[in-house]
Amino acid sequence: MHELEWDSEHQAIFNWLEHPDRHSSGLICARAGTGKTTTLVAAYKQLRSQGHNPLVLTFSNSGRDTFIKRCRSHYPELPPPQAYTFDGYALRVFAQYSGRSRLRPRRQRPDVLANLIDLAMNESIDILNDSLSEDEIRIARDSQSLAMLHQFIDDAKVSLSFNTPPFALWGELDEEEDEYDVDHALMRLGLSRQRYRLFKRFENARERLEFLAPGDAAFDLLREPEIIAKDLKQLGIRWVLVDEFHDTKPVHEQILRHIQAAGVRMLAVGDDAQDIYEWRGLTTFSAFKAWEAQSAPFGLSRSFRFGRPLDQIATRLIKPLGSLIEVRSKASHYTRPKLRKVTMEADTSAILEDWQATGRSLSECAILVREADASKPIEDALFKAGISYRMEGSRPYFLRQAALLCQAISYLASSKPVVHDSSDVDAFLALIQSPAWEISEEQIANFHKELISTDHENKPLYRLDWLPDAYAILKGLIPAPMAHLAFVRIKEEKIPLPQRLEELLDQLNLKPLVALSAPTARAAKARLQLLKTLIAELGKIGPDALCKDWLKRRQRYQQFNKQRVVLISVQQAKGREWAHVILPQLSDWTLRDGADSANERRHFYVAITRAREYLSILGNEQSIQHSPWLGEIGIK
Ligand SMILES: Nc1ncnc2c1ncn2[C@@H]1O[C@H](COP(=O)(O)OP(=O)(O)OP(=O)(O)O)[C@@H](O)[C@H]1O
Repeated sequence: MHELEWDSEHQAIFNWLEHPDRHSSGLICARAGTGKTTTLVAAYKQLRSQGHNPLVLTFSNSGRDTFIKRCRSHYPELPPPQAYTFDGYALRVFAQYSGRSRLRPRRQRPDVLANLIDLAMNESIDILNDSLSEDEIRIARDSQSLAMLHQFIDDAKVSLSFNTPPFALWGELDEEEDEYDVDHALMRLGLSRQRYRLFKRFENARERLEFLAPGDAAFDLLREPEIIAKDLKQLGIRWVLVDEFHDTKPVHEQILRHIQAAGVRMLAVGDDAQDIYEWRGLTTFSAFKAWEAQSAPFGLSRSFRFGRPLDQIATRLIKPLGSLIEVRSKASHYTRPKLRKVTMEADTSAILEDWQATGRSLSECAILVREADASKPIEDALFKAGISYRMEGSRPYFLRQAALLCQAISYLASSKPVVHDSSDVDAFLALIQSPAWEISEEQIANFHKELISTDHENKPLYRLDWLPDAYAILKGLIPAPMAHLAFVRIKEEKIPLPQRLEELLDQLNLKPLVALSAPTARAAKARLQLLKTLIAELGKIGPDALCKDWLKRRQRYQQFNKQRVVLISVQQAKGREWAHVILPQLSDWTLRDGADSANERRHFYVAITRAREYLSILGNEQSIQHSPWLGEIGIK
């Protein structure tokens, strides 16, 4: 671990911690790599030496882990910090004071949230009714309409996401360009344009509200604010340190207000250009704005992570967001981004081989993808080139839900279930969650218990011997006509396998299962696309060959190898850094001005600022042409 340098900006923060003025909170708003987390860790050390026991709150699990790791590496002598995500903190408080220690499943929303969502729906109904002409039928404001609306949103979300590939991005529908496709899609759904707009409005309202309570625990804590004060008093907490402040949502902000009301001071760090959660509808909320007036302002102006010219490029990139703070780095440091024109955008093997040839380790490199569910082409290219990789923040594609469903279908279609490894258990459990079976939550939980137990270290133990019975039970659960369709049909040779599989997808209701488990509409679309690709692959090479191929991939993936390149989504890469960052698949980015361009700028800013020494961007002729920002910001 290198020596840390402190300058006058840091000193101002440390002085304030020692002699806080009238402000009960301090805010550090600074750009990527300027040492926000590192400074917060140093603040933790200082407060400990002043006899305090600060509470550390973050937005994500990876944020919390990074804080703890940095603390351990810079100040090994200190006891581990009490660091939690907001949800984790809420759970701890509940466990301590009301005996509740588990998150309620998201599907069972707390009453308050469900009421809020219905309230927003009702408001949307009013807006729609007001905009209708005299002769159009108005929607009633009753529970039946609400239930219908929820169903309508879910159906339309799935249907639009899957059936209309021309929609490049959910929520980024270019009505002018896609005129024909929109009409076609709407016709299929039986919707008028006005209803489509209504749908978008409802969808937005619902997503925004759901996002206010991303985990039910933090939301529930707001209903019992007195236990926050009780907890802080019991632990003797006088300071709270907040990392990733730009990700703070209204529900978290309210928790911080309660913490403040209990007489606790706060130091928060964040970068308002890294707020990449706009897609959840939170366009108007900025934690910085909410706290600016009452807090002592601090800044950190130089990036310790990267150097020229990446700092200037990053500044040009975020300038249109209206922020005045520039990205600057130390003059001695050099980080040059390189745009590589390739024919295969997903193939990173040549770059990685060059990197290894210079004697550097693969583990110093990261491949960043725009959406985790779009990683398959990159994984395929790495597998083909025999390069080891580690997917961080999610599973490799052949272990994700869509692949597990395909795997289960393959086994169901064969006369004898083939037991390979533990992924078969996951495949079975993924499939029984389809609404087609009508298996109750309790039955699913029982299957789960039957198939997976835990050892003394809480590690999962898979019962493979039970699996053939599990598939037999599943076959038994299928209503007779469906059994015929599903399993007789799949073996029926007259109809081509791809067509039989397509039908099976519908009969087993798998598209909604995949789409509705995704956290966002954009992720739903990527997941459905993955399912579609895998089903096409299954149709082409057949169940046996596919299962064998995936088994090989699983075995290779599980072989322990320290020298592995990291494959990670931009969201998961926040707060992290690597010597060499590779952004393949330029076509997955929408680097031009349009409906959602501010959000895309923020994502791209987060992605490029993860690099310490090298940044490589892979694009083909077409995607480079479609990305005018690259030239504008100076990436060549
Ligand atoms: N005071 C310092 N002296 C030397 N190196 C530092 C200092 N502060 C940070 N660094 C180094 O700079 C890099 C970035 O630091 P850090 O992750 O804390 O920045 P950040 O502002 O939190 O980044 P991000 O916005 O991307 O989360 C790390 O490698 C860290 O070790």
